[in-house]
Amino acid sequence: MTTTPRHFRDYRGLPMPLLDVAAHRRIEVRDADASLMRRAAEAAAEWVLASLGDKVRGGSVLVCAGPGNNGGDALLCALQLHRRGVAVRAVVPVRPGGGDALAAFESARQAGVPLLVDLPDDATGCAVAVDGLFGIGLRRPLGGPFEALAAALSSLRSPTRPVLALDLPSGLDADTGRPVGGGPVVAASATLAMIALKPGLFTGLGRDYTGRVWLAPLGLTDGLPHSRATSRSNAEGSGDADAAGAILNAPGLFLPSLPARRAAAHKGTFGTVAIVGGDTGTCGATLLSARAALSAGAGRVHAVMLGTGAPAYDAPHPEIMIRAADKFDWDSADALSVGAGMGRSDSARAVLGRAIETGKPAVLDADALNLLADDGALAARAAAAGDRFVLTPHPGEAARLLGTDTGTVEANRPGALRQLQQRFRCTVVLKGSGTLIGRVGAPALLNPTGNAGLASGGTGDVLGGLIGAFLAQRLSPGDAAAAAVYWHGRAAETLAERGIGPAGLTAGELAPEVRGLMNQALHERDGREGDGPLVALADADAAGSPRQAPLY
Ligand SMILES: NC(=O)C1=CN([C@@H]2O[C@H](COP(=O)(O)OP(=O)(O)OC[C@H]3O[C@@H](n4cnc5c(N)ncnc54)[C@H](OP(=O)(O)O)[C@@H]3O)[C@@H](O)[C@H]2O)[C@@H](O)CC1
Ligand SMILES: [K+]
Repeated sequence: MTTTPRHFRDYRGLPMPLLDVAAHRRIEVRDADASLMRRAAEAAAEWVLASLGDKVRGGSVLVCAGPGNNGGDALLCALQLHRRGVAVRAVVPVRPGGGDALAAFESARQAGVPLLVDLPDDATGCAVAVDGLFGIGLRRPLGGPFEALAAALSSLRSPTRPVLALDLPSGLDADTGRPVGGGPVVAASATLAMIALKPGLFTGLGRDYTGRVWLAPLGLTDGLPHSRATSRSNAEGSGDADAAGAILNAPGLFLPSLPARRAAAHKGTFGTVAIVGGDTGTCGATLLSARAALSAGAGRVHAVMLGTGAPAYDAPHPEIMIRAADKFDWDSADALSVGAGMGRSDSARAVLGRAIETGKPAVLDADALNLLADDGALAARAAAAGDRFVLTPHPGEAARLLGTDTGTVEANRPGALRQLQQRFRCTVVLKGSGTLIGRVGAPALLNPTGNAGLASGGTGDVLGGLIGAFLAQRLSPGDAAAAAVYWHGRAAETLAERGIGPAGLTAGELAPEVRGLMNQALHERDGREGDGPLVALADADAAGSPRQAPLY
């Protein structure tokens, strides 16, 4: 289905609030009545009907319903489809215990919806399947008949037979994006989130199970994206009580901060960034990062090398000024990106200490993070240096910084982000599927862009260079991180759309793509260079049409 159904909101590219289970429960206490389940079911039925298209009469629908309100949504959806003449059957292994879910079960039964206890033998004959086993109320791993149904629903998913998950794929933790209790999760083709988007749909393993995510606000949340203003006021505690725990990262949040490319600009306007690393044998990482910084619009880029063996200049990009760390004039840089290819030697430790002392905005990445993890005194100096840093750990580096293991970080990514921010009091980018960006004084961002093409060597160095370039352009650490992470992921997507990835996407290909995306966004914001008024000249061309020419 490519068009947006009537009751749904197409939120893609917008900074939407992400509500955790506790926030959903607060809304439920405040606003829920039986009509809410009916509206949820209406939205689901609308999705199914749009998906069936011209198969509405011939195709059958299989709905799987659990014992709670997620199952209630599914049963009312089945009832609505039944009333519209669709051949629908509902598998209900356990009769709902009470409340709205039991009322939904009774309504479906009385209306004559075929209700089955087990999956029918001809399940593969359905045109669309609906996963209404569990939503935000799942507390233990799927077991017994639900485990078997989850497996069956996952195997029904095919390019021609969509499986729609109601609210979220059953088995997924709505807050963390992890399987509840390590149990099975339904692999859906699409997920229809009710009321609000949930963080678990976009982080952890969530994106592997959700398929495309749709949103039905059900008239409860306005469904409106967060503006920069509301996201800041909520962080200060004056916003709505149901303010988002996190917000979906989107250009509207950071684009206003990017400097305009005015005709009178000079290279100083866009800042100087120093990419610091380059131990002997690992200068490539530093150059990769420096090239990314160039592509992201920094006015000047230094590559500062600690070791020996660096080339005198970077042949494809002689614009990059390569410097030895012991001779580098730190005052010449507006921002730093420290860590790419830096190693963990004593001189690397000393250079990191010097970078912290400069007082410049800085990305601390890769080996800089490992040095912080190894050296408590250095970490304390970084934490005391204020909020001008951006830390960019992947889950392994985050685990080392927190003195735990990667599994623990991945089991609760938002929790790990909070701990890192409490310790370092600065912007933290926790990389991974659904990168999280913890900002200072503003809600965390969850990044929706990116794909498996980013799982290759050097992509982190590119990200570090991009953030450094945006810091040099005077973006705040939070905005610099948001811009870099968003376009880094979006570049992987647009490259993959052209067949350049996800398999075989190389890190170096990301930077020119980011440049294209950024310029497109700037053109949309500011107009294209040369878009100024055309002045009609008095003379006419040979055909007698007035000729137009630009003023300059
Ligand atoms: N929030 C809202 O305002 C709105 C919510 N809506 C919908 O409701 C959904 C939330 O409904 P929900 O709270 O009833 O939870 P749900 O996910 O159906 O499961 C709970 C039931 O399952 C049971 N159970 C749990 N684990 C189990 C297991 N492993 N194996 C077996 N049983 C297990 C649990 O029993 P218990 O744990 O208490 O023993 C309880 O009976 C939400 O996702 C959305 O779809 C919409 O209608 C719109 C408005
Ligand atoms: K579900």
